[in-house]
Amino acid sequence: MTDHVNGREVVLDMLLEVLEGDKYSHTVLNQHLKKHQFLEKQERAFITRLFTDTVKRYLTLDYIIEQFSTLPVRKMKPLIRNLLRMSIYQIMYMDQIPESAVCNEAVKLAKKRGFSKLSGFVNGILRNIIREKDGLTFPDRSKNEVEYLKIMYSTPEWLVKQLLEQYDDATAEAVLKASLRERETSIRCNRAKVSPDQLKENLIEEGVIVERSEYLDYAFVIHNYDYLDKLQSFRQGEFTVQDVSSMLVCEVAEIKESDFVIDVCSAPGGKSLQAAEKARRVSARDLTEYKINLINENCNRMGFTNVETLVWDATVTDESMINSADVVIADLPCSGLGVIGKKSDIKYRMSHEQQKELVELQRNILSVVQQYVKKGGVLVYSTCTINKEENEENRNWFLENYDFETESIDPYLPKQLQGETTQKGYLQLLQGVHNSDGFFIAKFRRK
Ligand SMILES: C[S@@+](CC[C@H](N)C(=O)[O-])C[C@H]1O[C@@H](n2cnc3c(N)ncnc32)[C@H](O)[C@@H]1O
Repeated sequence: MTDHVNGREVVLDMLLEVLEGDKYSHTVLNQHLKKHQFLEKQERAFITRLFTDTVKRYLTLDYIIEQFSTLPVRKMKPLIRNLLRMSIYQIMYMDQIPESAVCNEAVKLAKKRGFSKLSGFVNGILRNIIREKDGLTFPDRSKNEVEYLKIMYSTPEWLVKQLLEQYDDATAEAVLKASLRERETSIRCNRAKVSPDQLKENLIEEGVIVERSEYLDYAFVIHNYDYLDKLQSFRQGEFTVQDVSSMLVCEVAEIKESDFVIDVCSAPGGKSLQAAEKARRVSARDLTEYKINLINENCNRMGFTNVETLVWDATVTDESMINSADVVIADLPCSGLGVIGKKSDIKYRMSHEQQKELVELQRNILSVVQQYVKKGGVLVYSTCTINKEENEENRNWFLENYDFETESIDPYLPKQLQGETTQKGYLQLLQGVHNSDGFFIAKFRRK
């Protein structure tokens, strides 16, 4: 640790912002890493892991705390409960850190932040856990499967129940397990600038570890870099961060050189910029100026001139676009359950009520944007969730209500992903089952 910045204190502040406030974990992490860009790579990695994993596992950590405290976690001072959470995470899951150091640092931090009177309480709980951690007990699976999965995979009860209702037990558990795994950075090669092989070479030269995706030859997973802006290949627009699942949208859309594509919910521009590699013209829209600027920044970095950006609410019909698009991409707001491994606070904030509102919004947007598709043109509906109400059920609703038909998407998918549903024009990817995030894609063609 450096003299000036205490990594643990940085994490404590971040936890307070996310678990006690209303900020999103990935936003808070990006802000703090940017602020502490001068720190050693190793220390930034420590901050990243301690913060993201404490958030990811906080229900499990609270369950452990309550075995050693008569005061329920919810009644503790916010600073104290988050200090305990992050300290127990280090004791339970970070073997290389001496337990006594964790305890001493926690006591020092409690005092520094004005809780001298509670430093003995913190010390007592942590020392007891260190002593008894091998004998900890967890819920009995045979008595209560839901409670077991909730605590072991730190996932709210309603969500565990939904997964068990919608998928078989083994699949639900695989999804939950995958959501706790450390996530790598997935990238897409900008083939308008560089070939995938050349990009791989460039990254290796910059000291990055690169693995090609089993699904697409221009998708990679990268490790061993500090931050993206430090890489010349990133600054020069040779790649963008995007999960391979999301790249399949443009594959399935079958975009041609002469095509006009409208991407109705497009920020930060992943699919629009991929479409721009092939299409004549792309109209990339989103709700706010801030979001549109994100697309513009990415567009400039990656060097595209055929993308027009526009602030436009997708629930409002743009009369000028009716029957005009060869392809409409509707990558809509959703419950995000396919990316809870990357943005774990989603699993604590989402609710079934919100999912129902999202289904309404998705249907509302689809009913508007389907008008933009030319006769014979394509609409691709996608989400980064695994909730069937937002995915398969919306697909069925769309087919019942609009003059579109389905077709097999097998010609655009790798062999491993082809199956019964892809012949009917849709694909549900699941984290832990597939080698990607959870993601849904459905293709429709206007009759
Ligand atoms: C799943 S994200 C899109 C990701 C993007 N397609 C990509 O690949 O980078 C959904 C987007 O929908 C936008 N959005 C939400 N409601 C909207 C609306 N009514 N009209 C337009 N965009 C909206 C959000 O701002 C968000 O950027």
